[in-house]
Amino acid sequence: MLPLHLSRHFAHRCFPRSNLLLTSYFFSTTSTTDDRHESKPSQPSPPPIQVLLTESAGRGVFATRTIEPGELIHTAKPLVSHPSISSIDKVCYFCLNNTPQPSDFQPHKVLFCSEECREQAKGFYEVEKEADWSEFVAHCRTRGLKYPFLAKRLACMVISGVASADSLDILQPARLSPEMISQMEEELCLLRGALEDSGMKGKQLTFLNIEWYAGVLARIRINAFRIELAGNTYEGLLALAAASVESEAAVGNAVYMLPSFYNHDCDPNSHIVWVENVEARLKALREIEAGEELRICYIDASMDRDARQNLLSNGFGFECNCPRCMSND
Ligand SMILES: C[S@@+](CC[C@H](N)C(=O)[O-])C[C@H]1O[C@@H](n2cnc3c(N)ncnc32)[C@H](O)[C@@H]1O
Repeated sequence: MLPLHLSRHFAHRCFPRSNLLLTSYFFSTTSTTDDRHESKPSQPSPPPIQVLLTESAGRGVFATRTIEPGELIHTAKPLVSHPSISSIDKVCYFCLNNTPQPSDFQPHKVLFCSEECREQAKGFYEVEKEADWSEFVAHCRTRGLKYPFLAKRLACMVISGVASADSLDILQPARLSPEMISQMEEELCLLRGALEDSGMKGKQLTFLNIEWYAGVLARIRINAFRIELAGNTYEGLLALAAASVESEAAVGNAVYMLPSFYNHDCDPNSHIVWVENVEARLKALREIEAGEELRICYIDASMDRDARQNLLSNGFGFECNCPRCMSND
């Protein structure tokens, strides 16, 4: 499939600033040179990818050079993330790293794995900790909803000024049914109520209306990743394996910028992994030629064709026409 050139309109919408800024702001770069030569600090090289229009799947990510099997293509920090409810008392509230509880840990408190994370979390936590979230949490918990927590965190980031209200607008939204929107109205009412009761002024909450909330949720539905940590030590792996037997394996959910542009394939050439925290690592599963599109698998690829098609259609709203599906595998 040949990438199409971006139209001027599209380029303006997607890349309001230069590609250089996109590279440095939206994802961490990786270096293929040896960083261990301390005498000569090496500049990280830009990731070997670019975002272009595909013929039939919107935007996609394409290789700008040959990528080796197993190569770390790039890493990415989330735009917004949140621990799963079952992991709140086990992982860092900012980076989702598994974090032991201190001896004086109290229920309803949150954990931070380092001073750095505590400092970075101020961007939302200063706002969040002033409000009583019990009704909002109970509402989401009883309905098994996880994405409203991402919207809540983004709202707190917007209020404290570390994120702009339109920060997810660039991502593809899901189509929402009227039933979904009325469910969202209930959540929004609880979210706004908690913030208003904490003393937030109407002016600070002007952005927080149903258009904003539904727009954010529509983008989260298509673009959020469920985060399962792989662990980087043998002991860590055992602890994670035990945790996944005992409870939900996902430590949380997150939305990223660049990883959101990767399209799906049931036999992907790349994948996304999380080692010890929410930082995403995009890796090549096999050799990828320059100009080839990089695709990840959104679902469990071991399912049969019909099950995969159903899941992709219901969850992401598209009919998969990857080579594996086309060959009825
Ligand atoms: C996470 S986004 C991927 C980036 C998206 N193409 C864009 O322009 O932002 C997922 C959406 O991309 C499209 N997509 C991804 N993989 C596809 C595929 N194999 N076939 C058709 N559409 C696909 C679908 O519209 C899907 O809902």
